[in-house]
Parts: sequence; C-alpha cells; structure tokens
Amino acid sequence: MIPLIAVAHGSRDPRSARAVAAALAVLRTEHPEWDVRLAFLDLNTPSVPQVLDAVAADGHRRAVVVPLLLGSAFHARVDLPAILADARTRNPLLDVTCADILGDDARLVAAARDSIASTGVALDDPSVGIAFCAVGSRRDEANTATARVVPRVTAGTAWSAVACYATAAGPTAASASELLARSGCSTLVVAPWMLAPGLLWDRACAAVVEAHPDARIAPTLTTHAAVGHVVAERYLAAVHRNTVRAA
Ligand SMILES: C[C@@]1(CC(=O)O)c2cc3[nH]c(cc4nc(cc5[nH]c(cc(n2)[C@H]1CCC(=O)O)[C@@](C)(CC(=O)O)[C@@H]5CCC(=O)O)C(CC(=O)O)=C4CCC(=O)O)c(CCC(=O)O)c3CC(=O)O
Ligand SMILES: [Co+2]
Repeated sequence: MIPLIAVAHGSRDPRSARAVAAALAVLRTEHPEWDVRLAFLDLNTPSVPQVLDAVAADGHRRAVVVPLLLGSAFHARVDLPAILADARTRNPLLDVTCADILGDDARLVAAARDSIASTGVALDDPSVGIAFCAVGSRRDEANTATARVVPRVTAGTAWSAVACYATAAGPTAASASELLARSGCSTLVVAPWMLAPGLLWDRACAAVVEAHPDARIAPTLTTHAAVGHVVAERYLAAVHRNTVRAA
C-alpha cells in the first residue's frame, strides 16, 4: 500500500490538529487497509520531513502527499515543493508524488453551504448575510479564487455573501459584515473557507461578534465528511497518474 501523507498547515491552537485528525478518521473507516499518516507544514509535529523520512525508513519506495490546502498560494506553490525537494534528495529511493490541493472541489463548496445551514438559517431567507472568510494571501489569484467560490456556495439560496480574509488581503471579516448589515442583512453568519478552528478563524469571528453579538458562527470544514472524501479522491488520482506515467 502506498502511504498517503496528508499535509496540514498546523497551528498554535491545539483544536486545529485535532480537527484535522478527526476529518481523516473517515478515511480510516472507509479504507481500513490504507496507510494514512498526518504531517504538518509548521507549528505541530510530526513535520513533513519527519514523516517522509519515516516512510522511507519503513522501506516504502513510493509515497503520495495530499496537501490539505484550499488555495494555491505560498504553502502550495513554494513551501511544500521545497520541503518535498529536500526530502527527495535525502531519500533518493523514495518516489514522492504530490497530489492536487483540495481547492474548490464541489464537495467542499457543498460542505460550506451545509455548514452555514447548520447555524439554523433557512435557504430562502433573504435577510441572511454571509461573511465568507478565507485565510487570505498576498497572491491575488488565490483571493480571486476564494471570491469565485462565494456564488457557488449561495447558489439556489436567497442569501447575500461577501468574501473576506483573515490576513494579507481585504476586506476583513468585520468590514464584510458591516457591508452586509448596511445593505439590510439582519442575520449575519461568519462562514469559514478554512479547514479548522485556529487563531485566524477565532480572530475573524471575534471581530464580527464584537460589532454584532448575535452573529452566527458556522463550523469549519473539517467537521464535514467531504474533507476525507476529497482527500481520498486526490490520493487515488495521484496514484493513478503516477502509475500511468511509470507504465
Ligand atoms: C496565526 C498564524 C500563525 C502563527 O503565527 O501562529 C497563521 C496561522 C494559520 N495559517 C493558516 C493557513 C494559511 N496561511 C497562509 C498564509 C500566511 N499565513 C501567515 C501568517 C499566519 N498564519 C499567522 C498569523 C499572522 C497574522 O497575524 O496575520 C502569513 C501572513 C505569513 C506567514 O505565514 O509567515 C501568510 C500570509 C499570506 C502570504 O504571505 O501571502 C495561507 C495562504 C498561503 O498558502 O499563502 C493559508 C491557507 C492555506 C490553504 O488552505 O490554502 C492556518 C490554517 C487555516 C485552516 O485551517 O484552514 C493557520 C492556523 C491558525 O489559524 O491557527
Ligand atoms: Co498562515
């Protein structure tokens, strides 16, 4: 079995790693024979180099890395590729394939809608305003990609929604909620385009709740089985892609 190394961002907030591990439990239930390992880019252990070295030490000749990332920005484009290049140099007998990021998969878009609906708002309620909050990047394309998710999340609903960012870009969650409130939305929901609870998510929620104490907070995406399902699909696609290339 080719090990699946799920690579999460990591956080100083212990809820983050716990939430990610819980989201991977669906893989262990649905694919009990798979060798699933969790690694972190930063702030938690084991690190990605530690897990790749362990996989090589176990005698594996192939490994598939699945980035638990929603956007194609610094971590996906620079950070992880550099870590994998180093690991390949240290372990020349290990063939490391990197799968596609989770990205804006339709199942995650649906999970975001489910998460909002779980706060008790009705799909046909036009008073609902969603501050749809991503981490944010200095890479404009990544923020634009987030903004493009918004109409897919609200499709078929009467909700208004504005994309916002916890760091590196604007608007903030607080200013997005002000915009929604001023345009007549009386029920505000802070909705995460984030995988797990952590410092950035808490900061975004706190800023909105300070101005609007009755704002609702939707659960992060790792509470939904879709994350595990998309990870499984990214893994299988990478295994297949590599097998076809090797043949
Ligand atoms: C709290 C902090 C760490 C700390 O210091 O504790 C933290 C935490 C987290 N980041 C997460 C995710 C991402 N972080 C980035 C990018 C950046 N993150 C940065 C800082 C910080 N990030 C610290 C706060 C600094 C502040 O005060 O603003 C930037 C500014 C600089 C830097 O990293 O040095 C750089 C800016 C952009 C740029 O440079 O362009 C991207 C985008 C990308 O890939 O570029 C993604 C999405 C990946 C994806 O999903 O695609 C998650 C997981 C969230 C989840 O579960 O979804 C957590 C966990 C948590 O919130 O705790
Ligand atoms: Co970050």
